[in-house]
Amino acid sequence: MRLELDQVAVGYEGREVAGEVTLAVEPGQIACLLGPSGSGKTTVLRAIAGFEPLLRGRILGDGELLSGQGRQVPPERRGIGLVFQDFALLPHLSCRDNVGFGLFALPRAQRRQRVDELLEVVGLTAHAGRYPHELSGGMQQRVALARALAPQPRLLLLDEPFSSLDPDLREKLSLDVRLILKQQGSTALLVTHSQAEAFAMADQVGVLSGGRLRQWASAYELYHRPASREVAQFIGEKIWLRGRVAPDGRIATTLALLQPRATGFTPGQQVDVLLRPDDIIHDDASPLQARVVERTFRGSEFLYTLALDDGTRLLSLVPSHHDHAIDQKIGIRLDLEHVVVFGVDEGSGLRG
Ligand SMILES: Nc1ncnc2c1ncn2[C@@H]1O[C@H](COP(=O)(O)OP(=O)(O)OP(=O)(O)O)[C@@H](O)[C@H]1O
Repeated sequence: MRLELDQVAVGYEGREVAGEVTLAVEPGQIACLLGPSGSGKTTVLRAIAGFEPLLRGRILGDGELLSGQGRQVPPERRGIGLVFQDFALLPHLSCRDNVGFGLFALPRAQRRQRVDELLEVVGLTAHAGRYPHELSGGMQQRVALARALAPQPRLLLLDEPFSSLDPDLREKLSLDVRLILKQQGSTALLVTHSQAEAFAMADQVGVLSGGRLRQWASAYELYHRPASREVAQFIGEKIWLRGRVAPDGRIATTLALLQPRATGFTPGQQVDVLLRPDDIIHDDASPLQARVVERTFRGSEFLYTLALDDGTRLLSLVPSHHDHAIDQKIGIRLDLEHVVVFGVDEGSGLRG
């Protein structure tokens, strides 16, 4: 299904919780709404499912009006499947019967075939006869996914589907689920507050905060080209480096005169430059030295927090065979192909 939200506003008892939400999810695409708790993600998802009427705007599925302009197609007639955080499996039914639950309209043989197919897709054929309490959390969530996919929904909505699972399982399952959805050619919209989950799962991510969609883009774009300071603040590890625009458009910082020229700023203007840990490269040969203040071992890498002599803090991601102690000085250089710059006084961002 091609899902389209056009200037959607939704809320409770007339109080707007989310507004001006405009986005499109293309058929076969996996999209995600990412935002902090209370930002309105679930409310938007409920509106798409047909549980909440709109205050304004329209929701369309394959060009057909589902909500808005006085029309409200009931949830069961939207062809939308749902997967929630708490699995919501029927405890007295086996894994097989849970998956087949929504298929009562199919003839018996066809129903059996579809259930077998899906159990295989989610890797639970061997557990078909088990009951939910006999399955791990990850397995239960895979049953819930199979159940939602069984009637071949035109769109699948997933609300924090992995949040009750432990972090290792979460990461593995989000990759598995992505693979399954891609295999099935499903169109899906996921809601989460976890950036790792959004980035692992989705082709397209929308950052929602305060009930507004701040940016709708690929994970790569969000990370490297955040549309506003707010999005930049929410996405990824970073530090801000204060700078001043030089007469030729370059940016003078305590670290270096940054080569990329930022357009749209006036000489002399104060700006903040967004630096990611992967922009700061450890290089023994570099004359620029920084002191290790903190270090986090991540297996293949260290994330070092570094301090320059003037107190400026930096983050640097370094392969973990470069094992440096706290207070040790190490050489660094900047590797900036592009920089994201925001004026100090306003929220606008420009790329050099
Ligand atoms: N049934 C309801 N009646 C009234 N207000 C509600 C209802 N459900 C949610 N809200 C309010 O709407 C706002 C957005 O809630 P929503 O659940 O959509 O956010 P969310 O981003 O999904 O957050 P979370 O990740 O915590 O679920 C919150 O202020 C919440 O208190």
